[in-house]
Amino acid sequence: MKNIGVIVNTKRPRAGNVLGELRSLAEGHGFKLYAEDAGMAKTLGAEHIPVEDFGRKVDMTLAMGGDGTVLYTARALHGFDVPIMGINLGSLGFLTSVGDTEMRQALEAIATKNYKVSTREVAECRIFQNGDPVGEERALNDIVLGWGASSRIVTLKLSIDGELVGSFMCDGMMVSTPTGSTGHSLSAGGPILHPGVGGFGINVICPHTLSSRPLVIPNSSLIEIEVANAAKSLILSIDGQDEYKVKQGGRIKIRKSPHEVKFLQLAGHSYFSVLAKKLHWRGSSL
Ligand SMILES: NC(=O)c1ccc[n+]([C@@H]2O[C@H](COP(=O)([O-])OP(=O)(O)OC[C@H]3O[C@@H](n4cnc5c(N)ncnc54)[C@H](O)[C@@H]3O)[C@@H](O)[C@H]2O)c1
Ligand SMILES: Nc1ncnc2c1ncn2[C@@H]1O[C@H](COP(=O)(O)OP(=O)(O)OP(=O)(O)O)[C@@H](O)[C@H]1O
Repeated sequence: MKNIGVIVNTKRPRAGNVLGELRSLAEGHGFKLYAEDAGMAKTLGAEHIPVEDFGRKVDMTLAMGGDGTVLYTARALHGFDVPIMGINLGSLGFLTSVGDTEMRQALEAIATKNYKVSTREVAECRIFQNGDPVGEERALNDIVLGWGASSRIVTLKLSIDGELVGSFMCDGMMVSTPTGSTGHSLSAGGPILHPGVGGFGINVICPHTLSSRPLVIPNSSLIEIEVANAAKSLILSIDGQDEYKVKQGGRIKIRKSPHEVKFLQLAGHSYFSVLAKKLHWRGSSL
């Protein structure tokens, strides 16, 4: 891998500290850097190209920021087979592969091809209002339908592969990929899905019933959520990156995308140790 794209969240205070190091390490390894931001390109001695051209020019991309930056990068590279290595300049950085103090190891791993590849499923989502298509999106983490302008309860109908599974009076519903299972879904009481699992998690947000539990369904499923009754517009959020307003009569169809996202990780990377370290997952204390 010789051509490396760089996407940096420049709002992160630690960004300035690592760019000089990245430039000299890249020069040392003979890597050519590409950046979407003109100022960043100058600082890095990189070629400035629009992010839409990354797919054709780069072999991989460094996403430098937090989880939001990894999600932004995956979105920008959608459809291209360009692996991502996340470098954590954020606070949690669950989806990042290395810390900012491990830049040297990261570039060394790329130069010697001594890394792990973790392939992540992506969900694709089509949005309809009164039968008309209004948008098409892809999510690495999750598709969340909820919130809106008031606290009024809504009724959502969930169908899987054409079968009505349930009608829920609730605040909303979310569908997460295995990658997204440690994001919003976790906060809503959903299960943790290992990234190697092929499936979707479905959580109803605040269902008004004692009997609703999170579901895990196969990745071959077609999921449909219909806004059957709502006195307000709901917000549909895709990975926290994009939003749509969905009113009564709106319908969301979700299935697995044919495209995947590949994360490059250092050889010693362990999903379970990240879970323990960053989300404090643990066994008994005794
Ligand atoms: N209540 C919640 O837990 C909540 C609320 C909003 C968004 N989110 C998550 O954040 C993502 C991005 O949305 P945003 O830009 O509005 O918020 P954000 O980027 O500020 O993220 C919110 C928090 O979730 C963490 N996070 C994101 N994806 C994760 C993942 N796959 N595993 C573990 N932690 C993860 C981030 O590091 C951050 O601490 C969403 O896709 C959603 O999964 C969570
Ligand atoms: N290079 C970029 N260009 C444009 N927007 C970006 C870029 N990087 C990140 N963003 C936006 O900024 C938001 C915040 O991203 P960031 O990764 O810094 O923090 P975060 O999601 O709070 O993660 P963490 O909790 O891990 O620190 C993202 O959701 C994304 O929309």
